Amino acid sequence: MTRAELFAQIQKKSSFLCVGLDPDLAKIPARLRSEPDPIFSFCKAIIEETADYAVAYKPNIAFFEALGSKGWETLQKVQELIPRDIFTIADAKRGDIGNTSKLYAKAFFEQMDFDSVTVAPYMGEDSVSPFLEFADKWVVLLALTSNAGSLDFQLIKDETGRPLYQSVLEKSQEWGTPENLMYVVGATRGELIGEVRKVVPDNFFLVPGVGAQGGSLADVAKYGMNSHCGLLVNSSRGIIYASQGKDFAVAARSEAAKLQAEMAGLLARYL
Ligand SMILES: O=C(O)c1cc(=O)[nH]c(=O)n1[C@@H]1O[C@H](COP(=O)(O)O)[C@@H](O)[C@H]1O
Repeated sequence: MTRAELFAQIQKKSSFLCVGLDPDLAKIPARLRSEPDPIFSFCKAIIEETADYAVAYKPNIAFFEALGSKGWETLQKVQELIPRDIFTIADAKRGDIGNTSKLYAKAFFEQMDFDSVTVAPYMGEDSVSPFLEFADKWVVLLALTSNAGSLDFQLIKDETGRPLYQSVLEKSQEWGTPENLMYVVGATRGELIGEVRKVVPDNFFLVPGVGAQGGSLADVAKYGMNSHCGLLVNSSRGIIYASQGKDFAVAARSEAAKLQAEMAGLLARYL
């Protein structure tokens, strides 16, 4: 998918919502567990109920690969089920020496047909570039993550006072363009989203951390939105486990609708 197509979708739906698919067998409604592929049934119901409000879906690969080869089959079926005009993110946090990264890219872009994959920047250019060689496919590069451990490395300053995440942003601008490179910027780092935006004015951000992790959607939009929105805000547990009862899919729809309504207001205000 191109950036123009993604922006068109955002405008059409008045939404920059990414629904995170983190399906945990222990948390899905009990009645689904007797189905032949409970995780698929769960994701299918969530996608059907939230597709009106979502511009992206982000299956977290861990929740599928933990189930072994069957989990990979389920992941592929889920990817194929997502409507083609909705952006897809394989949240796999890959990155390795070049020839290995190339095969990771083939797995997610050719074997499966995801629009993007999350990639860790730690191993540098040759670990990221192979993912950028596929037309209309994207790298979503970890920059400033939402977790407590982000403090361990990402905010360490160099001798000029520049934090590591900023070096990642600046260096990676040499590898990709706003047409194929997004950054993960956690919603829990509200005060820093504006700093990230100053360094990379045009790139999209994937912003996890609203909902269960407590980040503020209003702050994300205030500090992070640019002239083509530039934001995909993810919520996983806050949507997919809005209810663990029979009404789980309807409850997910209602949570997604609430977020979309707030997003419509923010788009009207800042775009
Ligand atoms: O790359 C990610 O998606 C990611 C980066 C990050 O900094 N923080 C983060 O929570 N995530 C992912 O985003 C999702 C957040 O889930 P919830 O906290 O349930 O909304 C999970 O799939 C995480 O793995």
